Amino acid sequence: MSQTPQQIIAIVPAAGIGSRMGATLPKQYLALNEQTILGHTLDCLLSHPSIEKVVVALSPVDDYFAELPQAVHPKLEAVIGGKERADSVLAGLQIADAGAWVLVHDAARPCLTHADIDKLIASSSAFPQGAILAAPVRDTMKRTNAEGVITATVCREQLWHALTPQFFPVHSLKKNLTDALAAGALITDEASAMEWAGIMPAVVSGRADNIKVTHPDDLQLASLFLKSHI
Ligand SMILES: Nc1ccn([C@@H]2O[C@H](COP(=O)(O)OP(=O)(O)OP(=O)(O)O)[C@@H](O)[C@H]2O)c(=O)n1
Ligand SMILES: C[C@](O)(CO)[C@H](O)COP(=O)(O)O
Repeated sequence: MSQTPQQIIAIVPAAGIGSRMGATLPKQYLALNEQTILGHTLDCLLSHPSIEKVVVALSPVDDYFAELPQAVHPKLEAVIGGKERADSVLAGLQIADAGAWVLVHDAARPCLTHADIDKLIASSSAFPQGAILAAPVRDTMKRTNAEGVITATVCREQLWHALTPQFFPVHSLKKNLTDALAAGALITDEASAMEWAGIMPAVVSGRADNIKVTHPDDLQLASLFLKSHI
């Protein structure tokens, strides 16, 4: 059984505008339990002993990051993100060591725990192609037509919510993400770029409270989840 990677970095795509949140500032800078959403996310990654560097991808017009206390952390480096999330991740990969492994984690997921990071890192010995945190679907799943009328019940066996972090060798993710985007593939997470290349990652069951703050009512949920971690 191979060892877990010696060199691990994190990339945090944080260049979005949070349009679905409908706030007056990018959602990653909204207040959450005396911090910002991004501040919580960065604190979790910067404090993990196995993560040697955290690369955050920012909007070219970001006016907020420099004010964060985390901005001066010695393990933190900032790059300019891109038009889509995948472009921002690729911007981070440009400064990553090819021999490292990378944990890509959404800025908008502030409830991540070290225990889940440990589980994902440990999975690399069994899954050298890479793996993602995921949560099993609990509800009956429906597909509808454009009018909102049910057209099918989707089998939920082996059906998962893809979460982040998503954990891959830098060289493999960088090549496959570059090629997938160049081919015009729709890439909404790192795993889909690997799948596009025929490399099928594994899932590692993670906490269901590792939510992505997307809509306004997610903020109170994230607050409650973070308080439950203390
Ligand atoms: N061009 C982009 C778009 C998104 N992201 C980041 O990708 C993560 C997940 O994306 P999402 O939740 O969709 O964030 P937004 O794109 O900001 O939200 P929305 O789609 O509602 O505008 C977020 O941390 C976001 O900042 C990014 O780095 N670069
Ligand atoms: C990466 C991700 O969080 C996995 O569920 C999700 O794909 C991000 O999608 P978004 O549309 O950029 O929020």
